[in-house]
Amino acid sequence: MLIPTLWAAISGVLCYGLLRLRFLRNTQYAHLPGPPTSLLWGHLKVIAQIIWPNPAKHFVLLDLRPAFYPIAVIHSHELAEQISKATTEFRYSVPKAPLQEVIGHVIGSNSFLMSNGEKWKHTRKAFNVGFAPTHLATFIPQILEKVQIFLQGLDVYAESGKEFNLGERCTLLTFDVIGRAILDINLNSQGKDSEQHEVVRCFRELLANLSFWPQLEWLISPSNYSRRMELTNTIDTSLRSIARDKFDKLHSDKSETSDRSVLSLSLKSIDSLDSQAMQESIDSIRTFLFAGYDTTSVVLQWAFYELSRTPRALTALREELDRILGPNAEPSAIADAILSDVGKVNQLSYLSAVIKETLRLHPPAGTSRFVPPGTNFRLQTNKGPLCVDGIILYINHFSIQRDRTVHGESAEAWIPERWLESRDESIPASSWRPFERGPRNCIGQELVNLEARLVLAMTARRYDITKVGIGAPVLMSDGVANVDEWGQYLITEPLYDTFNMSAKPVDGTMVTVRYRQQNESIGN
Ligand code: HEM
Repeated sequence: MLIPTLWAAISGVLCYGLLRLRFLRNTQYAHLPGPPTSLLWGHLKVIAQIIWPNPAKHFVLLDLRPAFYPIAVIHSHELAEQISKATTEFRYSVPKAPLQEVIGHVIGSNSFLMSNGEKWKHTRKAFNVGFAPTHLATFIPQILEKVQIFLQGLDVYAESGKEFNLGERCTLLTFDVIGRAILDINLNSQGKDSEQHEVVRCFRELLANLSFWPQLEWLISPSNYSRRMELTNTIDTSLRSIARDKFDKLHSDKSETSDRSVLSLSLKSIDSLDSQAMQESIDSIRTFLFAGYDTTSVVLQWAFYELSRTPRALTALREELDRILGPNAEPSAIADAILSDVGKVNQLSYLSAVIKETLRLHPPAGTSRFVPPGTNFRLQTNKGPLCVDGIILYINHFSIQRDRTVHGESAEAWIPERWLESRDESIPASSWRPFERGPRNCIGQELVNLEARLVLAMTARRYDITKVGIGAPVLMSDGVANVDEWGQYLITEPLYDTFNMSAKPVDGTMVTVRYRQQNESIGN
């Protein structure tokens, strides 16, 4: 009797399981466009094809259950705009996806990068003022100092002629700039390893060894787990003492502080630095370090690379710099020209176009949002409204910004001129979204723009940079390189991105530099 009953029970559970699986795979999201799904694997086996841009499909569902939530990959700027703007259902745009498990151990559980609703609004408001362009402009002298240290590093390679990892130099520079703007301290990232601030050393080690399964790391790799805990504790202790120090100075009657850092401005509005306020401050700083250092470095690397293989653009940029900052291209002369009138930085329209085009073709980040089940939120598509409840919406900047219906035949080419005044009117604003749009857009975008402008203004006339290895120009027997139809040197094989929290050139951008040879390029 027992055995037949057991069999009946097992068969019942199996039948229920099968029906449930069929519902989840074939019925629940049948109204959403996606490739054929496997009953067992969902779309796990076809992720790569789906994430890759597909101009014919603006919205593609990826069923990753049970490994993860179902994800819709958004390839259309019109759909992306519906997700990122404020609506009556979602005052601050569609909420952030629950990725706490993936990056929470790096940025902290109170990070406003992940939070939603009024909690997010409160923190964002406290930091907005520190990232306003007029406030950031007051950091120009400190940023220029850091750029000059960057140039000293490049000078060493210009003199030795050795190949080096440009990405590494850019990343250390961006750490230094964040240290100045966010904390008003010298992180000394570009100094010798032993002289770097411990926050830099620990943060870099933490990011270099990120675990795929942070929740299970204690089980899978106990030694990595305990090292991660050690690093996180050291970072926390260090940031805690920085925050405490700043708070005490700000709130002591006696001392007048000249500290204008983003952190100090946010601490001004706090009466008591209790444990909750302290943890929120620390998590915010960790968030700025995480969100800012790598992304900005990637933009610099790609801008240097694209300029190095587009002689027309490099000449145009150099002419603009001569015209607006004066013909003397010595770093100290450029710094003096900028400091005597910081408004000149905003007059560099070709340089702006270089940065904008770099961010279009090589966006380092993206965004994932989540529509809570039961909300009945619908995306308006050309096939009618689609309910996307319970689904993560991944806005794919890479494919959106290479949309052929917007940029035509030149969508895959790097052409800064498309952003010059007379030409960019036909480009819909929502098709360029490297910093995302709407209330949850990137708080650090003005810092990125300022830093990238200062770095490129100081370097573009000083060096000729040549890519080596992947993405190097093809040299003919006479040492000359030919250009393609878009005016870019033909290359051995395309330089491509790898992904580790952000998209970045796969080889760290290996290059050689030499001091600029007047009137000479590989092409003539
Ligand atoms: C090229 C450089 C950068 C790019 C491409 C970039 C891109 C983005 C994107 C796409 C978002 C929106 C994410 C989402 O909606 O989920 C974002 C948010 C954010 N970014 Fe950036 N970012 C850059 C640099 C920075 C810098 C330098 C900082 C600060 C030092 C920063 C701090 C943040 C923060 C705190 C948020 C969350 C804002 C909020 O939710 O209110 N980012 N960034």
